Amino acid sequence: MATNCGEASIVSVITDLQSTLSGQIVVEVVCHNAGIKMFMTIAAAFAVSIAFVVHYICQSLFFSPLAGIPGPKSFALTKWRLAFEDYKGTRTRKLHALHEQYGPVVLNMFSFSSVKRHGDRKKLFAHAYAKSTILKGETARTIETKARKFIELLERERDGRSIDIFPTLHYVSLDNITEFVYGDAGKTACLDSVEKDRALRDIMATGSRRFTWFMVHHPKFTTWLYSRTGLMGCIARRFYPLQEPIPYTDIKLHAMKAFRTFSNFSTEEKAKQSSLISKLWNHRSTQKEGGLDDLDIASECADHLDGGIDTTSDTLMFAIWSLSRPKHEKIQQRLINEVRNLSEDELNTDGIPRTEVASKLEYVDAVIKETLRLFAPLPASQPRSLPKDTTIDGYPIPARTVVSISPYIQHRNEDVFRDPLTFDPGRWLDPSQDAAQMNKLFWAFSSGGRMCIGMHLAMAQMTTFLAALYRKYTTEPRDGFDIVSPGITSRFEVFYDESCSGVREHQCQIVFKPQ
Ligand code: HEM
Repeated sequence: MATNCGEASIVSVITDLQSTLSGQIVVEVVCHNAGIKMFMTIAAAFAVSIAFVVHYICQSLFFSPLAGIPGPKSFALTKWRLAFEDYKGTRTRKLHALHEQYGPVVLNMFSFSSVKRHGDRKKLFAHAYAKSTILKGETARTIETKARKFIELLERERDGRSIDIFPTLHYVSLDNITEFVYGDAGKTACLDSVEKDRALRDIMATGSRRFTWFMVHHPKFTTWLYSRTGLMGCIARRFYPLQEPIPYTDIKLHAMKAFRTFSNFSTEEKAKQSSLISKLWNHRSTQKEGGLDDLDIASECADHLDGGIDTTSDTLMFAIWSLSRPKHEKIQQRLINEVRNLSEDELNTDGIPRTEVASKLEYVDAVIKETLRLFAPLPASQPRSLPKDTTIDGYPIPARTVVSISPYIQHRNEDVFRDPLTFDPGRWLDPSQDAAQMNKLFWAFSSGGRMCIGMHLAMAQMTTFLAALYRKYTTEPRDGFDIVSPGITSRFEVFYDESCSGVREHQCQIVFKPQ
């Protein structure tokens, strides 16, 4: 957690104080008359309730250790105020507005439980995700192959000259990540038009936002509702916040199947694999004391599969869409100039820029960074807490308080990012701008112990992909997609370019013209 955030960082302090009445009120009334007795009982109960409410309000607003942190009183009083923003899908934008009004540290009342991963576990696969491993090894070849296959798919499946890049970029990320995580045991072939692998029915569904809200704010009730069977199940189904298709069901099934396939491989077959699952298999409890059991391995792999699908494909979609807009023609041209300048020996035998080379392309890197700044695929609050008391921007924060930082808000800080709503990759290369401060606020991959482990893999995929694509094509938006923004779902919210007149969730039609 960033405990000493400095003046530029923007932190929402989120707490779930349980106010309790410390005193005990004893009401002793002697009544001869039953009516008076009843009246006195009600009056006493009323007085206790009022005392409780007054105590709660005073505790929250004046005596809580967090009472000095600025923010609207309604947000400090109850977690349901922020939950209401979640319900409307406006949480991040509301927090952004509050930070603009109240400054870099703002108080909310809310409790968010998050999965705690152990540093030791992360070390087990740190080598597989290291930049040097990814840029030089087999993973780089896989990434280049997928870029080539996307170009082949474009030639094959374009309707006229355009294609919806929302699903097709998901094919790229799915094929890349399944091969990385499962190798032969579970690699998909969406780019080869294998329909059964195009498990997107559940990714395309947009109904998950309401379900996520219920799972976060009413976890016990939601779990109870979904566990009903028989007649109760039929009745409960009417109240489910999520109707079919349930997002990511197909992906989870794929993960289970791939795990089973791998575990049934012979020892020789397993030894031939270089996928993530094969690396984790070496840490199995049967081989090492205190090692991983099957469930650990299966769920770890499924998590990495999940982490590597929407993130890279959504970022690539916003990058291509931004580059395609007529007002960004010069930006696209500058990128094309850079990638067309590559020499023959910087390409692989298929004519695709080698991953190691693409990762060093300055402007391609700046385009991706700028896309991640404005359209981070995980833009909302990312929660953190510390076991001991700390201080953030001068405000004392008690141990175990949940604080959160949101890339969406960090990345729109106009003190650091000049003209923050403008898509301007050049800012990252402009010596007149404060690169150190911009990098400090850049939080698309988060930071610290819970930072994205797939960052180098994602960057390698995205740089190679854009370099390969813009060596062959120019792009422009189709069907009004210049003024209508594509939208993505992240937790409770839809994210898009707010300067556009509308949004089409999970859709982005782009025209590809051969150069
Ligand atoms: C543009 C691409 C990506 C972005 C912007 C991104 C962003 C993030 C962020 C912000 C987190 C931290 C979440 C938190 O703090 O709670 C995270 C965690 C994680 N990401 Fe990524 N990610 C990307 C691609 C990938 C890829 C390709 C993988 C492949 C496996 C991946 C795997 C993970 C995993 C396993 C974690 C959990 C790490 C931990 O808990 O220690 N990500 N990612």
